Parts: sequence; structure tokens; C-alpha cells
Amino acid sequence: MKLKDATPPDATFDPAAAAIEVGGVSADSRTVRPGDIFVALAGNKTDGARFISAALSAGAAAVMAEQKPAELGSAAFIQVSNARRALALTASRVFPQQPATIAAVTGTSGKTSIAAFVRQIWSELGLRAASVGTVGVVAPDREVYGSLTTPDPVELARTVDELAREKVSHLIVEASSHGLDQYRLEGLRVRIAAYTNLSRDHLDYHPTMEAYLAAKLRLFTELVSADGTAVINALDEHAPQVISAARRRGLNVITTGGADSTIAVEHLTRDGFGQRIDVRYAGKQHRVALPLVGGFQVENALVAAGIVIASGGDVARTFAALGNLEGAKGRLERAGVFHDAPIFVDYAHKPGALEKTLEALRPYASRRLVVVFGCGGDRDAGKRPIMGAIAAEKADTVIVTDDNPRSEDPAAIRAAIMAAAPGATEIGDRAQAIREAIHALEAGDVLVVAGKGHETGQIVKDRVLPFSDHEAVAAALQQEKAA
Ligand SMILES: CC(=O)N[C@H]1[C@@H](OP(=O)(O)OP(=O)(O)OC[C@H]2O[C@@H](n3ccc(=O)[nH]c3=O)[C@H](O)[C@@H]2O)O[C@H](CO)[C@@H](O)[C@@H]1O[C@H](C)C(=O)N[C@@H](C)C(=O)N[C@H](CCC(=O)O)C(=O)O
Ligand SMILES: Nc1ncnc2c1ncn2[C@@H]1O[C@H](COP(=O)(O)OP(=O)(O)OP(=O)(O)O)[C@@H](O)[C@H]1O
Ligand SMILES: N[C@H](CCC[C@H](N)C(=O)O)C(=O)O
Ligand SMILES: [Mg+2]
Repeated sequence: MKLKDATPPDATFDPAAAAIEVGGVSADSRTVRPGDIFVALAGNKTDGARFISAALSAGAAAVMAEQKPAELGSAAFIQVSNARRALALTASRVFPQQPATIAAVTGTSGKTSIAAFVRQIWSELGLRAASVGTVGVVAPDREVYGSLTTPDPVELARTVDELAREKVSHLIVEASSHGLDQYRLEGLRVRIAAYTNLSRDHLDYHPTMEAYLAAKLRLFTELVSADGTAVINALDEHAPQVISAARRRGLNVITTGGADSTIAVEHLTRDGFGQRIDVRYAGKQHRVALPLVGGFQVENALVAAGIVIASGGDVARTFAALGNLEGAKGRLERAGVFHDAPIFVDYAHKPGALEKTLEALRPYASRRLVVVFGCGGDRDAGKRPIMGAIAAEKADTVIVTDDNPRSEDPAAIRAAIMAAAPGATEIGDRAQAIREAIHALEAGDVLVVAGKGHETGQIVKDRVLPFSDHEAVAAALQQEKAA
């Protein structure tokens, strides 16, 4: 395609460059192919401008940047005011196909669960549906694991284009705060934007909670199309700010979960490991039998229903479909039982999630609620004592272990948690921590192994050691059986 067709309208370049043929776009000199546009981004670790000569050696036909580089060789220069935004917009021109209906969900917790729910409901309504997020790409024809919640803009645009070619008509994408802050989703034609909640996370990246919320609000104030719909969990304390941002933008607003919400909860009862909900929407009552544990899953399920209804889904069939939902892998998932005590694997790796998960399981523990968890290295260290205190307050038995120490000293991470969790036991080796927790279980106990959810590795220094909480639980149960 021609350079002028690949670049966003506000890009400026020498008119002679307009007709240059470009092959693709990359912000990484290591993946540049001959004929590509190289976009120089000022990064968090280094500056892409330092790699312009490497990109030119790799055959870049043009360099896109906010400032003109000293050396360009024979390559064209494309000046833009916001290189990250321009990268995503260029990627969406290079990869132009998109499913007709795209929804994006943001919030500290619940995105992966909601993406899985929405995909399942759409599929049940007979639509070709896909999701992109923490657990990768899940589509009718394939499942591909990814490393980021919101992929980088080039990979995202390429994936979305492929999905459209695979005849996916309905897509839901997780919009992380990093993704929104770094303009990874620009160029996506988002018709429905959803918000779950806001609690402490990623304060190693966002300077304040206000900045963290502001990144999330971009989905409503800038990204979703002006005639789109906002679906907002009314039970979250920051919901009023999201609702007013959505209203200011002129979006259609659907609120969920509260007594006065568009999708209102009239009555809620626990029913074994499921829940019965009477929901009211547009003057009509719908009875929902949700086969999932935890009040937060009700919030997630209703946001998911709101998204599907906003996309034109049949209302009665949408609420009926909630009765068949499967939880996302490793989200408060029952992974086994020992001495009649259920064992859950959960992805709570931030304070708000840990609190909600322990609260959700408390009613099932007639004896002890036991939690095994740790905190990731190279991530917001401030979370550690907060999570320690929450575990000590909300659980009866706390075992502090390792969860992706990365470059940090695992013992120091555990010590920061332990300092705020009086009475907790420290067992660094995660498999051993799980074994000891299971060995001590008795009828009436409930165990939750939190923090890794669907993950399949333990990141120690630069190595990813194979590790799965599901497998560790299964191995421990096997060992108990053999004993
Ligand atoms: C802090 C952060 O978000 N960093 C992301 C960001 O990197 P960056 O742009 O700051 O990159 P950088 O390393 O400083 O390099 C600057 C530029 O030089 C380029 N470069 C670098 C080296 C070279 O040889 N040649 C070259 O051209 C790089 O490609 C880049 O364009 O943009 C990259 C491309 O999109 C991401 O891969 C990278 O994610 C890193 C790996 C990461 O760990 N991100 C996590 C924290 C993240 O994004 N998490 C969120 C939230 C998860 C959650 O909600 O829990 C997610 O969406 O997954
Ligand atoms: N609505 C919710 N409110 C509070 N906590 C929740 C909610 N939904 C899920 N959680 C907790 O957060 C964990 C992660 O859930 P999920 O993966 O759906 O969220 P996410 O927003 O995609 O998280 P991440 O940003 O880590 O990918 C769950 O295992 C559970 O402990
Ligand atoms: N996307 C999140 C996942 C964290 C999962 C947890 N197991 C940890 O390593 O802290 C992050 O990279 O911060
Ligand atoms: Mg997620």
C-alpha cells in the first residue's frame, strides 16, 4: 500500500513520499522487514529513536516519529504529534479488516471473566464470537496464548484483521490501563465500552490512583465511537465518575447490578456453588440461575449481559444463557476436593481481588478458610503488605509463598507480606505450600490458591519454570491418595 494510505490524517511528510510503497509497520527494529515503516517510540525502558539506524539497516522505507532524526539515509520521514497513537492508527490501516461488533472492557478486576462470558453468550446466540485478553485469543477456530492483556498495537490489529477474515462477527477485547495509556487500542472500531471496578493495582506504572482511573476513562471519553454504548457496573464506588464521563460524551448508558440500574438485581440467593438472581430489565423480570460462586461473578455476569444486549442480543435468551456460563480458567475455579473440603484456584494477585475472593468463599467455610498466595516481583511493591493484611483479616489460615519473583529476591517479597500478616506461615516453594495446605484440610475447610490462575509458569530471574496451580493441586491430591 502507498505511504499516504498507511498513515493517519494528521501525519505530515514530503509530498514526494506519498506514493512510496510500504509493506508494514513496526515499532521494534528487531522485527522490521524491508519496506516497513519504523515508528520510533519513547519507551519506559529505552528510546526507540536509538534504534533508527538498525531499522534502516533492516530496510525500513520510512521512519515515523515526533522529532526528525539526524540520520535518515534514503528513508522518508513521517512526522506525527503522538507516535504511539500514530503507530496504532497506522497498524489499523495496514490491517484494515475488523469484526462488525467490537466491545472493550476495562477495570481492575473481572475483564477476563467478562470477556469469556460475553464470548460464550454470543456463541450461544449463534454468532461467531472471539475474545482477546490475558488468556490470549479465543476464537471459534483457534486458541492462542498471549503474553499481554492488551496486545501491542501491531499484533492487535493483525489479530483483529485475521479474526474478521475468519468470519468472526463479534469480538470482545480486554482494555488494560497500560493498553489504554499506551494507545494500543486506537484504531479499533469499538461500539461498546464496559467498566467493572477500580481498586489498587499497577501503582508502579501509574503515578496515582487518579492517573490510573484517567487511563481507564479514555475508553469512554476517546476510544468508543460517539454513538456507542457504555455498560457500567453501578456497584463500584467510582461508577458515578464513569457514568458522567459517558454521559458527557453522549453515549448510551446501561448500568448494571444496583437496585436502580438499567439491569437491576431484585433478589439474590446462594444455591450451593451457584446463585439465583432475579433481574429486572426494561420492566420485565428474568430469573437467572448462575452456576458460579461469588458476588463478584454476579457483577461480571450482569456486565456481560449488558454488553450482549447492547450488541443487539435477544434479551430473554441472553439472560437464559447466563445459566450455562463457565468461569474463565483459574478464576475461582474448583480444582479438587480433599476430606470434603473444596479447593479453589483463583487469579487474585491484587488487594481488591483477594478481598472479594476471600469474602466470596467465607460462607462455604464452616471451619477454616485457608489461603495460599504470594506477590509478583518487579510489580507494585506497595501491594504486598496490603494483601498480607487482607489475608490475615479475611482468612483463618494464611500460607505465604512465591508468585513470579522475577528479578527480585523471593524471600524479601515474602517478608514484606509476612510483616503485615501476623500468624501466617511462610513456605517459599509453591508446590510444597500447596501440599501442606491440602494435607491439613478437614471437612468444613475451604482452600483457595490465589495469584496464578491460568498461568503455566513460575518466573524466576530470566527463566520461566513450568508451574501450574491446577497441576500442583492434582499432584498433592495424588500424593495424599497414595499415602
Ligand atoms: C511497561 C510497559 O507496559 N511496557 C510495554 C511497552 O514497552 P515500551 O514501549 O515502554 O518499550 P521499551 O522497552 O522502553 O522500548 C522502547 C521502544 O524501543 C524499541 N526497541 C527496543 C529495543 C530494540 O532493540 N529495538 C527497538 O526498536 C521497542 O520496540 C519500543 O518501541 O510497549 C511494549 C509493546 O507494546 C510492551 O511489550 C511492553 O510491555 C512490557 C513487556 C510489560 O511487561 N507490560 C506489562 C506491565 C503490561 O503491559 N501489562 C498490562 C496490564 C496487565 C494487567 O492488567 O494485569 C497488559 O496489558 O498486559
Ligand atoms: N468483579 C470483580 N470484582 C472484584 N474482584 C474480581 C472481580 N472479578 C474477578 N475478580 C477477582 O480478580 C481475579 C481476576 O479476574 P479476571 O481475570 O476476570 O480479571 P482481570 O481484570 O482480567 O484481571 P487481570 O488484569 O489480572 O487480567 C479473579 O480471580 C478474582 O479473584
Ligand atoms: N498481568 C499481571 C499479571 C500478574 C500475575 C501474578 N501472578 C504476578 O506475577 O504478579 C502483571 O503482569 O502484573
Ligand atoms: Mg485479564
